[in-house]
Amino acid sequence: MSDPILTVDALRAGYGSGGDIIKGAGFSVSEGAISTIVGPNGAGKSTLIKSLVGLLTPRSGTITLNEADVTRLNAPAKARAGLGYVPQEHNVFRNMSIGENMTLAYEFIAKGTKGLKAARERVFDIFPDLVHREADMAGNLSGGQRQMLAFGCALMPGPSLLLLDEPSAGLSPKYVAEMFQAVKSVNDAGVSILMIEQNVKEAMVISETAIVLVSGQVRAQMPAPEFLNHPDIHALYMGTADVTAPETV
Ligand SMILES: Nc1ncnc2c1ncn2[C@@H]1O[C@H](COP(=O)(O)OP(=O)(O)OP(=O)(O)O)[C@@H](O)[C@H]1O
Repeated sequence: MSDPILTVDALRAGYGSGGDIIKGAGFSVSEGAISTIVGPNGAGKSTLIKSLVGLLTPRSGTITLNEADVTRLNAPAKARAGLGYVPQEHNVFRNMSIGENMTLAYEFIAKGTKGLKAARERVFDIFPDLVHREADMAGNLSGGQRQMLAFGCALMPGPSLLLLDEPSAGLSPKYVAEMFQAVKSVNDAGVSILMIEQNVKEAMVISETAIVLVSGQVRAQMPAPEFLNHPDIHALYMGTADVTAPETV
């Protein structure tokens, strides 16, 4: 098993003056792996991702990325440290072309155009379908193609770890398989992945690791096949199975 690219320890986070939503979460993501966070509605999955990418400042705990403490960095600084993020919604500018979306994504993080050409080539290698549509408006793409563009934009600055918040949300079933294939292509290109997914079984097929989040805490971390073959997967998912402590894989 590879070294962790991301280690989260005793993380607490919440909104404004409200109580903690993330209540001491701890887990790790292996370098080169696809890891998937699952858990019931309201468990805090999106809040966890927001606190990892710097949209929400953690109240305590630590986030270590590539052996550096990034806990208190803001979102652009975390992106420069190698963390890419694809939000669930509003993840491309629909009134801009594919090429313009990619350039903007690069320039926002890299602060300039040096390296832009190489970044575009790297992304087009992963998503060849986007090459000939570069001038097309993002708003005219299918849901699946738009999701690929969102991945492509997040890849422009060259992240080492990509965080995806429910990439299959809102996609019609015929595009879901295509989207998971796109996640796999990104991973095959050497980018580690941490995603939230409600399409649990499909996500586990391409994942190495399952991370079960319930009530703001990680109840289990285990190899994806073990999760899929668990005799009471529903209880495991809901956090009521007999798993006493996270099992680090
Ligand atoms: N901006 C916000 N301000 C205050 N509370 C929020 C905010 N966003 C989410 N919450 C609360 O945080 C809790 C966890 O929500 P979150 O969206 O992180 O869970 P989730 O596991 O991603 O849920 P789902 O699977 O339904 O998307 C919920 O009680 C929610 O109401």
